[in-house]
Amino acid sequence: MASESQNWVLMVTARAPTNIAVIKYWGKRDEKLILPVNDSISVTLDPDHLCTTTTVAVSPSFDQDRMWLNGKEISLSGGRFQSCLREIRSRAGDVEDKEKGIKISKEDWGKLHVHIASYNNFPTAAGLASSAAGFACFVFSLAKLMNVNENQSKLSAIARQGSGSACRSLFGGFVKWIMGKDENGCDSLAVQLTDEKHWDDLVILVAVVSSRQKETSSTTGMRESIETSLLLQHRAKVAYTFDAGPNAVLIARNRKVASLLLQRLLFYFPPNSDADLNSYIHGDKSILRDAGLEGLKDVEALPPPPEIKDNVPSQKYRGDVSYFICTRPGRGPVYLSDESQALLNPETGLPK
Ligand SMILES: Nc1ncnc2c1ncn2[C@@H]1O[C@H](COP(=O)(O)OP(=O)(O)OP(=O)(O)O)[C@@H](O)[C@H]1O
Ligand SMILES: C[C@@](O)(CCOP(=O)(O)OP(=O)(O)O)CC(=O)O
Repeated sequence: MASESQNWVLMVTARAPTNIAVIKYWGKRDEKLILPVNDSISVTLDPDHLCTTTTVAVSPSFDQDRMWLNGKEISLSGGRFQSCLREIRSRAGDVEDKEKGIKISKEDWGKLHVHIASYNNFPTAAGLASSAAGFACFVFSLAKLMNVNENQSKLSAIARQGSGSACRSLFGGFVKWIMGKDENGCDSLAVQLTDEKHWDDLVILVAVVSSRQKETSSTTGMRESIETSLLLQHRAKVAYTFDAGPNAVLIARNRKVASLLLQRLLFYFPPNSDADLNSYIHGDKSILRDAGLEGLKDVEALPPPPEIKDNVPSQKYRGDVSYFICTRPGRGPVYLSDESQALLNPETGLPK
């Protein structure tokens, strides 16, 4: 490690998207390597609305690997974090920052420790794919810091070992996770089917009923399905989908359909009277305008959907949905070069 002082800190910050599967991954054939029993296909969601930001740092002054998630220190000792760290470290390359006078050779990485700070701008472990964005960002940012020379699909196979669905968050647009056949998992990886521009007026509406931490994690849920369900291999999915939580995801083929859908959703699930419409709809609020909804007054004035016959009373479920997220297909992970977006202090390598 050629550098006079021990005080330098080298950092990388990245942002990665979540994804919502339309053909779900549910069930593993290998729990440790996280190998699925089927291929799956997902849409990457616009990171401007839902994303993870992660800063990774290395310094000779760090005496152990440490991580902070949403501002709280968490343990990195779990097998999933360790697998990703090991896989990335084993592929680390030489790194040189001439400006800072830092030179790290690939052999040095085994002795150096990292600090990682990550922030999800949406609820964690609530069924909104935080593990997908989280592990994709973890692997993507570490790969850059350690100058790992692998393509995005190869990185996806590493992120997969953090959380299965994370492999699909290495790409934007429409993504397939190929289950693969190999016992060691090297062919179980994600590929991009088409980018986010392919179907750019697709609208994805998430009805967040609860952002509380789920009682059953996806890992446990799919293990139970594998052990008990005879129907698992016959399942199908259509244009609405639930992940492993109570939050419904509705997919509209274009903005016109989305605005009609939003009118109906808001008719049946109006916000509490003390809420304001702006905080009830997160993400892309322009659909509100398309739907002719500028304020709560307009929501209250919505007529019953025309397809409801006059004599059927239309019950409302005020306050049952906490909020809606309106989003669209989005791009894959990116590096953030602006140091002001880093979550770690560039001098100390500790959370800002
Ligand atoms: N930003 C992050 N960086 C690294 N790991 C994260 C991050 N966010 C979440 N995780 C990991 O993912 C776990 C949550 O995963 P879990 O599958 O239970 O919920 P989810 O991904 O939000 O929901 P689902 O998979 O059903 O959509 C956390 O306990 C943590 O280990
Ligand atoms: C319902 C799902 O979102 C399940 C995602 O499960 P995870 O990827 O969170 O599970 P682990 O691999 O055990 O971490 C379906 C999907 O994303 O395909």
